[in-house]
Amino acid sequence: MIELFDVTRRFGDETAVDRISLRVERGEFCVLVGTSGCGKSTTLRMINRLIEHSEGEIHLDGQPIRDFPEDQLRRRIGYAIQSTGLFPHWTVARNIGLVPRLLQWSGSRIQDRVEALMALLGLPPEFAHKYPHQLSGGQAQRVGVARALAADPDILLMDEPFGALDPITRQTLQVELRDLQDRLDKTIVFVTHDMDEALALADRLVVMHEGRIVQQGSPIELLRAPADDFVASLLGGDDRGLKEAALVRVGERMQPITPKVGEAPWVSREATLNQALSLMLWHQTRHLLVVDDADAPVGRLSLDALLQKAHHE
Ligand SMILES: Nc1ncnc2c1ncn2[C@@H]1O[C@H](COP(=O)(O)OP(=O)(O)OP(=O)(O)O)[C@@H](O)[C@H]1O
Repeated sequence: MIELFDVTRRFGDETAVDRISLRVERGEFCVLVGTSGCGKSTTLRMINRLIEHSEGEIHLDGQPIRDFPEDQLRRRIGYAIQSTGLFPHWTVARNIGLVPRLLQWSGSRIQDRVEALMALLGLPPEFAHKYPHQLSGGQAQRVGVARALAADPDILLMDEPFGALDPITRQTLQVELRDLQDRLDKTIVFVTHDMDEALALADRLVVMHEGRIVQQGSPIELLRAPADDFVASLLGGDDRGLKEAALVRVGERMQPITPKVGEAPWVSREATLNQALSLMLWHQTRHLLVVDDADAPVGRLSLDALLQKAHHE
């Protein structure tokens, strides 16, 4: 668990972070969003002490972070950033093994760990001997995430780790990260400018403005009841209805009746409500056939059900 109590950071006369309080539970995915310069990266870096806080307290599992020896913080907190920060003259394997080496693990243990992480992140084994410049942006980002996970930290701090990637690779990595977090039960604090990414990943969404936290809660809570016009517009303004629909699966809203086979058009049970709405618009229909992974019909989704349910969950 990470707790910030009235934390402030000043740079000279400027207050970059202004008395923020935040609690991230173990296993929670917390996403910080806000306009440029509002203090997101500074907040993240204060948690692993890359930046010291000026005032207030930051605790890990109830203990002030200032009490932790540096190697313990390194082991417990992984850090991944947009530019990946990979060392250009080191191979992929050496880059991933950085923190375990600093922690003086044995050579064979480091090698096993590197191999396991490369498999976990879908990096082919032969990549171990490549150098960062021989990788695509998406592959380098995976190496950056693997390196952050290397010492099996319980906390991951991620600052725009998928920035500068094309939307398809980005979405793939988002799904993989969410899946990884579900399987490995990491506590994640993640900074992004991309609101769709934030809404898709967050258990807790934290909106910052001018160094302060203006609202926090689940994505649905914030979409439905933004604290003010700033939060509403940051979350998508009039697009909030579609953004909320993007968080709900067709399978949760369909009527599980046995539909007539051959009824078309169809939508996957795993698709989101905004995708279903898009298909209805595209095909100019008020009804979709819902199919499972094997394309077998399992239900029906009507426009009326979609509209009512989306707003009265
Ligand atoms: N090392 C530093 N020295 C002086 N000022 C700094 C330093 N680091 C950050 N700042 C200032 O603190 C404020 C918050 O910066 P921070 O990087 O935390 O914002 P951010 O929300 O992450 O921004 P962005 O989304 O653009 O990355 C900014 O006004 C920035 O100029």
